[in-house]
Amino acid sequence: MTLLSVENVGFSYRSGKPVLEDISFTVPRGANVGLVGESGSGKSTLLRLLLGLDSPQKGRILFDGAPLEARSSGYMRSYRKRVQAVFQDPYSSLDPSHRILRIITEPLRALKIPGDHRQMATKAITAVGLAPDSLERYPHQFSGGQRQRIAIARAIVARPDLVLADEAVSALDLSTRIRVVDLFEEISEAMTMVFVSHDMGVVAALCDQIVVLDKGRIVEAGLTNDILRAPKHPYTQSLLASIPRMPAGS
Ligand SMILES: Nc1ncnc2c1ncn2[C@@H]1O[C@H](COP(=O)(O)OP(=O)(O)OP(=O)(O)O)[C@@H](O)[C@H]1O
Repeated sequence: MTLLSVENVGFSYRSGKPVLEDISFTVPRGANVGLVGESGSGKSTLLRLLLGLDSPQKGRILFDGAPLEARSSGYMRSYRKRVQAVFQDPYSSLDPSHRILRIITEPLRALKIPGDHRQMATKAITAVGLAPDSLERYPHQFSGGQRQRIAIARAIVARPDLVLADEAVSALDLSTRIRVVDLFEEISEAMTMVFVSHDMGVVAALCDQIVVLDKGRIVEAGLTNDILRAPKHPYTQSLLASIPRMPAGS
């Protein structure tokens, strides 16, 4: 069943030329879809539309069969309960003056989700491989990779239907990145994810489907295995050629 459907979407920022043109793809429930493309290809803009931060001027986005009504505050309230995001920078996205417990339970309060928030936070922090006593500590007491784990715990604590990840491992060093990719792989088995990255290697490792963007258009889309085996578009071929080889044993 389709959870997210992007239909002929076009978008331009106020003054400029189109940044996205005729974008169509679907995200089946339970799938991991990677949006990949070089800097400036329109990935972040597309993610903004998926988050409801902007609305497309052309086409439409359907979530669970109904149009995403970015301008309706009532709709967005319920949409935010079902969709969470993880961003690139684990340093700026965590408030340094708050304990991890407060950071992770923030979506539960914002969304007025009832229940034992501490227990839910304990479950989420354990799911990302950190000890429950981490909840009593502050962001500066953790490494970059651990902070990104905390950001992931915050994204999954409200059990969203969809997680949108924007360059969520790009800022991490190689070995930390591999561990966080492994973590995403584990948690993504239980949910639907759209994973935005310029790094084809990361997307190939995590996603069962790939959508390749170039200058605001989809140049190739399909199952990861098919694209890896026989990339059709020269742009995809060059992205694949740019995957760095992982050092042995890392
Ligand atoms: N707020 C904005 N106003 C005007 N133009 C913008 C704005 N944000 C992005 N753009 C332009 O839209 C195009 C797509 O940018 P976008 O950030 O979506 O690409 P991207 O693939 O996510 O790149 P990166 O990986 O560098 O973030 C670029 O040409 C960019 O200059």
